Amino acid sequence: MYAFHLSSHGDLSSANLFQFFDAGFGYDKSACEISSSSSKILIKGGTVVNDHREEVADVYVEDGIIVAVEPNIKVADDVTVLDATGKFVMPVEMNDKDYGGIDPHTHLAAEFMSAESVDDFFSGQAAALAGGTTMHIDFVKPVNGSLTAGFKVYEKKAKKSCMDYGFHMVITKWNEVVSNEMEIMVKRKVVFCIVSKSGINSFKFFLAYKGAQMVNDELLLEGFKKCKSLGVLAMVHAENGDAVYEGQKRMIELGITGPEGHALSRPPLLEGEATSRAIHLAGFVNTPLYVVHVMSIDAVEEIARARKTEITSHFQAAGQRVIGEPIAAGLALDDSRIWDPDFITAAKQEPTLLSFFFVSVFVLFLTLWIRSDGIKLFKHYDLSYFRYVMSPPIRASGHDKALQAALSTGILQLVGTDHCSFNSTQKALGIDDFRKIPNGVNGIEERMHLVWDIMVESGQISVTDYVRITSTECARIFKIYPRKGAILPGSDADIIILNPNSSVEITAKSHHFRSDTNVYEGRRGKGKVEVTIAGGRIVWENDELKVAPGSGKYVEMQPFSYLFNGIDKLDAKYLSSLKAPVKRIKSA
Ligand SMILES: NC(=O)NCCC(=O)O
Ligand SMILES: [Zn+2]
Ligand SMILES: [Zn+2]
Repeated sequence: MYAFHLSSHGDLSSANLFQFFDAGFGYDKSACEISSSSSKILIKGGTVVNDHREEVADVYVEDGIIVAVEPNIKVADDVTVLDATGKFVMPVEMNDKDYGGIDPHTHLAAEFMSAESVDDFFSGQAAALAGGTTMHIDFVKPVNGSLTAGFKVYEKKAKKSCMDYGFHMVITKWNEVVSNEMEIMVKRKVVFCIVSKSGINSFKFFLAYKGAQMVNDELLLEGFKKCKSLGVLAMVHAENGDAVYEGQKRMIELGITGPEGHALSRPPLLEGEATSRAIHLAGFVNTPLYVVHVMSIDAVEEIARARKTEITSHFQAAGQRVIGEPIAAGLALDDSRIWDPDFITAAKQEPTLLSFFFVSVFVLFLTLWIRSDGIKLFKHYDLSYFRYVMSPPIRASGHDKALQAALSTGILQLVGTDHCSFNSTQKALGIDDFRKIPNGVNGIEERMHLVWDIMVESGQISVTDYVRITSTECARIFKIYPRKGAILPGSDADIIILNPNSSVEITAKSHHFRSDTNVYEGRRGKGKVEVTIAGGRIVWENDELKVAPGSGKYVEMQPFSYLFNGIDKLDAKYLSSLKAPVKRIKSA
């Protein structure tokens, strides 16, 4: 069971804490305590890595602040010393702010497809910290289309946070009010000495989920124009929702109602089409674009083409600003573990002798209508397949390798998780119809380990690249990255110590989030996050979590990241290119 040591700094009552933990994990996993550990920490002898270099050095932290990074730091006896010899200390950007692993894509406590994802801002974040992620950016869903109402709901949900977090905002409808609300979400306002801290610099548009979040091209164009004017990043979930809807009907008509119908109804070409369309429309508006959860070769090809384009339209002189985000599941999984080759029976288990006996007796004794209906009882779905249902779907073997290659060559830039976990009973909502299975997989706890094992351990990328794709690039894109290279005392300390010689096995039994299943069940990999320090406190050590609800901070994100540099010049170039034809018309 969990042990509790109340921290001297916390103003939380023990009753509150128990309430959180009760609601939180629900089952006995690793120990979890509220830390009263020393606020002075020396990390000794590790290889300190940031995205441009690595060096052997000690790191000294005091009261949440990094004080020094240099070899052979001497300290007094009251300092907690962590020996990191032979291990990596990451990431260490010693500037005025410091972020460890950052997950740019999560859905905690998200209401989605008639269910609410099981991990809230405490359990999901605790799991993240156990896996070496120290900040995440979640998606705020509007309430009846209202962004401000949605923001308020998420502010409340996030009160129990135990690590730093930021928000993206979803746009589901368009009118004057939404357009004005986007401004409110971006700009910091001071009214009668009260500062409203919206701090959002990215807005997401779903091109799928017809009848729910899906937007059409007209809305997308309006949204892109508004994003550009505010200097904020437009994000897309890229699948053609109309075609997916058609694909789903096709499957149902064929009698394919199990989870295999999900992947079959939304093939890679629908992801490729929507990715291409979003890229072209963003190019037309001349605004940067971020494609979330890139899952297929088809989408990668579109992103690669756009990024390397030399003048494909009047705007693009040096490639379009398109960011591609693969997720841990896309890099690590393929459908061979998921679908039986005989897909029509993939999700069914053979009936056991006992169930066969009972059902036969049942059928024998009842009328014809019961018999025909009773045939359903043979359909014992193996719910373990349902856990993999997400959108876009986990693809056939080959797509995973292509995503890895695209990440290692810079076509894709940063890794998220899309952590949106549901438990088996929630997944079972779609027992008779795959369209009702809540979409989403886990990953917030596994991302840092999976990326290490798949990308670094395999030799596809360097350790510095690892820091870039799991942390630094995300910080740059969302403008929370301080200029690299300057090692300044006074920074916050979010640090992980990763032992490359240790290994991990992923299981639902040992993970720290709430879902009863794990899509990486049984997977082993090299590299283990042995220590996580968040805000200068050791929150994960010796396989124990020491986390406090309410200790996480909201991170405001400012508009006009580096992706907007030079956009105005391209606009000016475009406008001047229009003058020639206008002159011709006038003189004719
Ligand atoms: N991806 C998924 O299946 N669920 C979360 C919502 C989304 O990102 O589409
Ligand atoms: Zn999505
Ligand atoms: Zn998502």
